[in-house]
Amino acid sequence: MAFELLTPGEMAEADRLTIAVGPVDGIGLMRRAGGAIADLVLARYPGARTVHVLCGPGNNGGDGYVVARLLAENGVAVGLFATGAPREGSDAALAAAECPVAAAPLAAFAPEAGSIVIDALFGAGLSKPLGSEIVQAIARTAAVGVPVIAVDLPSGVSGVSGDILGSAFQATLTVTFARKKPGHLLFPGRALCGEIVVVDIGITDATIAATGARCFENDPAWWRPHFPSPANDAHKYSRGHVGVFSGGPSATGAARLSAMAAARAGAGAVTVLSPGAALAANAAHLTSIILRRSDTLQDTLAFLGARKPEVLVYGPGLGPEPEVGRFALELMSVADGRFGALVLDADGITSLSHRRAAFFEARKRPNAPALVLTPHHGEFGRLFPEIAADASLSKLEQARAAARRAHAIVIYKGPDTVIAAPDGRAAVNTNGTPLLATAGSGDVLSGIVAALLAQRMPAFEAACAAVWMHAEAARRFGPGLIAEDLPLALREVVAELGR
Ligand SMILES: NC(=O)C1=CN([C@@H]2O[C@H](COP(=O)(O)OP(=O)(O)OC[C@H]3O[C@@H](n4cnc5c(N)ncnc54)[C@H](OP(=O)(O)O)[C@@H]3O)[C@@H](O)[C@H]2O)[C@@H](O)CC1
Ligand SMILES: Nc1ncnc2c1ncn2[C@@H]1O[C@H](COP(=O)(O)OP(=O)(O)O)[C@@H](O)[C@H]1O
Ligand SMILES: [K+]
Repeated sequence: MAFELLTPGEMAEADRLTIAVGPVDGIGLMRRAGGAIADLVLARYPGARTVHVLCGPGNNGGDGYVVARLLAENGVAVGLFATGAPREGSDAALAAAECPVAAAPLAAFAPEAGSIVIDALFGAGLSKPLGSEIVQAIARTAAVGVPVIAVDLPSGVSGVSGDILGSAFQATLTVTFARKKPGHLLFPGRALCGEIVVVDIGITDATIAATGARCFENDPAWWRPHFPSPANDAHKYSRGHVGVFSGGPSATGAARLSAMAAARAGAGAVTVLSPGAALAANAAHLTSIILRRSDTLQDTLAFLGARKPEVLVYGPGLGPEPEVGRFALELMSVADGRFGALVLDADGITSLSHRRAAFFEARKRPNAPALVLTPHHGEFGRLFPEIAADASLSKLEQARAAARRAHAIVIYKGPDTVIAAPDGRAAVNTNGTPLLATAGSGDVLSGIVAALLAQRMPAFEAACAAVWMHAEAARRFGPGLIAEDLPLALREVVAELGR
């Protein structure tokens, strides 16, 4: 599977293992990397008047010297600019020695219309904010607006977090090696990469596996084998039953969005658990969805005993009051096999921020239900303030830390939604669309997650699938999308996945 994301540390390990096994050595890998980039440049920019290659002091610069040599050998007019000579004895120094083009100082670099820029300043080794000489080179490039081809990463983008260290190139094309890195997929780095091409430089799948990488780009290819489809002898309850808690009379829509999404995502039965005061409002809008009164924990226990739902959704439209959090804790404490999993969303998360210690304690109990948390940025910060405040952690690492802390699957939502499991697995979603930035779309996501869990999809895979399906449905519906459209738009996506 080629969906692993390698941190720069894991990539360096893959590099080391590959060289240790042989036959290729460090300079051999560098020649392959530079060769792949030169081929792409020649194929994509056959009419480029001049190619300006900018080389840094490390191996990223080494790749640049290889590109410069190969382009010059192919008759391209190459201008080479370097921040300084590579370290003596390094692979980059070998590559520089093989390059027939003389390097000028970076200060002399002046991009011109019709040229293209190869950014080989920093890649995986970026360790501090860019200096002013490089910031100025980036500004000069942006001012002229020439295409930039980034080697491995646009210089200035952290491969670990996607953060910008001072400034960064806006690349047209980013060419990376073996696998993508988290910084290619996490914002703001993702927006600076342009098109991303991954080239094979001979690092094998077994070597990638040996690095222990546990992060993935979210893709149906690796969770589709777990995607549920109903057995021929299924009945509605065996397909999976989801219960969704509704808010009061003026806040019932969120639960219905979640419930409709659960039904469209394949739950055989969905029940909305409504306060008595909101029964009339819910009844006026529900047809195939079952409606049941639930004002107290006793009412809920009676429902659990009688109807044995697999999964409960708690949060959409409930309000942020502390008693909402108290009820969430009670639900977890009475679970004990009465239901399998809880999806905590929206106000279910916010309300628990008043009872964080009790919540984390409850999560340690052996009979606690499986839990999926679906916070957006604000909700994440309320439930996990220390993790959110730790600027040394990327969004990916924050989601993983939260998953470990809460013994839960965490879906940390946003343009680059991260899904993390307590065992360290994590995925970054890449089919998101700003069309999803519409009120109620998060409620729909909670229903999809619940439906897949209710159909016995393993929790991490279910969360990844739900996030992908949610975005895919939005893309297919297109502009004009409102949350009400999403459940029906799921139909086509479910049909294709279930085939
Ligand atoms: N792994 C593989 O399989 C393969 C890897 N390959 C290539 O190697 C690249 C990684 O190489 P790399 O480790 O040498 O790091 P790189 O990005 O060149 O930077 C390190 C140098 O920059 C310096 N430096 C850092 N930040 C700075 C700043 N802000 N301002 C100024 N200086 C700064 C840093 O200094 P230091 O932190 O040591 O003080 C060090 O001198 C990778 O991206 C890919 O292109 C390919 O050849 C194919 C095989
Ligand atoms: N710019 C964006 N690109 C991709 N996905 C987005 C973007 N903005 C929001 N989303 C997605 O839309 C959903 C919004 O959820 P949420 O903020 O909980 O909304 P609500 O509370 O209105 O239901 C999440 O799944 C989030 O990942
Ligand atoms: K670069």
